[in-house]
Amino acid sequence: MLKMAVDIALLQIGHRAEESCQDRIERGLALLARMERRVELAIFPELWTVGYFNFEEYEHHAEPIPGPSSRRFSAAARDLGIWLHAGSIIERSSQGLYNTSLLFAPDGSLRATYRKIHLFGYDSRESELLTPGDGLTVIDTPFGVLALTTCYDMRFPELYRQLVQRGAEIFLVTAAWPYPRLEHWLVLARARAIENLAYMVCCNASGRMRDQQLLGNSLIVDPWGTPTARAGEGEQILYGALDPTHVREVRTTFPALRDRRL
Ligand SMILES: NC(=O)CCC(=O)C(=O)O
Repeated sequence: MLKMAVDIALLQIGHRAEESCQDRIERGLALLARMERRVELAIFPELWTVGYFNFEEYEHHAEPIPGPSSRRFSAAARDLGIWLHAGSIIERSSQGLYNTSLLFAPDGSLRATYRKIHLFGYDSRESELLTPGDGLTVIDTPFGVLALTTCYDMRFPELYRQLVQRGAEIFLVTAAWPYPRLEHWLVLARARAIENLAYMVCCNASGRMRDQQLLGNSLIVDPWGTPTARAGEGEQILYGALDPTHVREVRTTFPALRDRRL
């Protein structure tokens, strides 16, 4: 039976240059543990522990899964009894380094991973240093079918359409999106929601990293394309709610997905 309302939190962590990766993890998890509202699902930004634009640090902080960070996130999910999208980490595997997102169930088990498919090469060394993923991640949960995507993926509508064909109803997007592309971020989040009649839950990072200013503005967009919650630019926890039955209602009353010509 699908839940009617799910309270969620987007942890828009601010990057601080003086903070170590380990201290950032502990600070982020302390914020999570001390949240003023009880939520069932929380999500962190892309590569928030190492810092997306800290390309020189990728190799040093790469780790296998399971590894030290994933074990720490698993314990946090279990202690709080929540679904936890821990953002992404640099995963070390025998095939190379990946930008890999991790989703934990409330018992602490790792329920899904997603290796970012579209690596960013503009003002970024990500595509030079990492290997692109080649698998789609769709997970059945008590609040509907979730799909994981990462930041730059938002520019590739065909990925989202493939995820919808596999049942996706709620997209969890972890991101490290900088200025000056605020309008792209906002419009793409709404476009992916509208064309797929699905929720977009987009958690961005904030703060300054090297010469890049992250733009925050994490947001939740409902399946009609209406933003229901939006953060400012700085560090904050954005609270919101999802109504999983709303996706099914909108897809029934406005059945555009039925008219696809594949
Ligand atoms: N972390 C990223 O993938 C950045 C994507 C981005 O900034 C864009 O404009 O696209």
